[in-house]
Amino acid sequence: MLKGERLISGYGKTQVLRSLSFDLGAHEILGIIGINGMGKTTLLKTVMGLLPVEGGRIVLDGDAIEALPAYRRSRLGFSYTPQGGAGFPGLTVKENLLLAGMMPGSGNAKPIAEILCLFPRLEKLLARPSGALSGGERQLLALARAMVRSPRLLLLDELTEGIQPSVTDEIAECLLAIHRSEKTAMIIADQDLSFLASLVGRALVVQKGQIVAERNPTELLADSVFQTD
Ligand SMILES: Nc1ncnc2c1ncn2[C@@H]1O[C@H](COP(=O)(O)OP(=O)(O)OP(=O)(O)O)[C@@H](O)[C@H]1O
Repeated sequence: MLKGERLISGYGKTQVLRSLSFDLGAHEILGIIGINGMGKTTLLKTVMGLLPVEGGRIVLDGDAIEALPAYRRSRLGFSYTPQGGAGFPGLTVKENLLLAGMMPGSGNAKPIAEILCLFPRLEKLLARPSGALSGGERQLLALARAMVRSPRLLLLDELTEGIQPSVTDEIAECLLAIHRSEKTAMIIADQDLSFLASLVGRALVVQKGQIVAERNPTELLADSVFQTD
């Protein structure tokens, strides 16, 4: 479905991705692992179109899309959930969900009732300002906002950072439920290897802006190199 071919990208003169290549199958959940600063976030932002491609190609179903700006990729069904989640802290959970459905290119936004089936925990929190949510609840809201637009590709950055294990399990269950019901493809960068092992068929190891290895779930569980705690 999606290929990155010899991607070069970064921040001005700072080159981070150095001829990085990957491929993502239709409906695949792919993990991205690597120690801090190796380029995981940079890869997700480059795929989303938030950083310019300086070299190489991004190919979606045979079409080169690396020149498309982020809003065009969003219309193609790409959705990026940044580290720490996003949203408007002064607005309630319900308002944040409604707003996600009003974004340009949202197409047929899912009704809130449908979103709550995927994220039942948010039901009791609808009236709460999102700035008053816990870290885990905020991540669930960020995912829920992304799902309003029924994306075909979710790009998820460090969803579990600073989240307690029970909530991490809940996030993993939500992602599996989404995958079962909507077949959404996902690229998930995360340092929690058990979380990833419960979701992905394989994970790519990023080192100094390149893919240097691949791990299956069993290998992920045995690997301690990329754990931060
Ligand atoms: N806005 C920026 N300007 C310049 N350099 C940056 C910028 N953002 C990140 N970098 C650098 O790019 C490199 C890769 O960063 P990136 O955030 O992609 O790594 P990461 O693998 O996601 O790390 P982490 O696990 O800590 O989130 C790092 O050396 C980082 O310092």
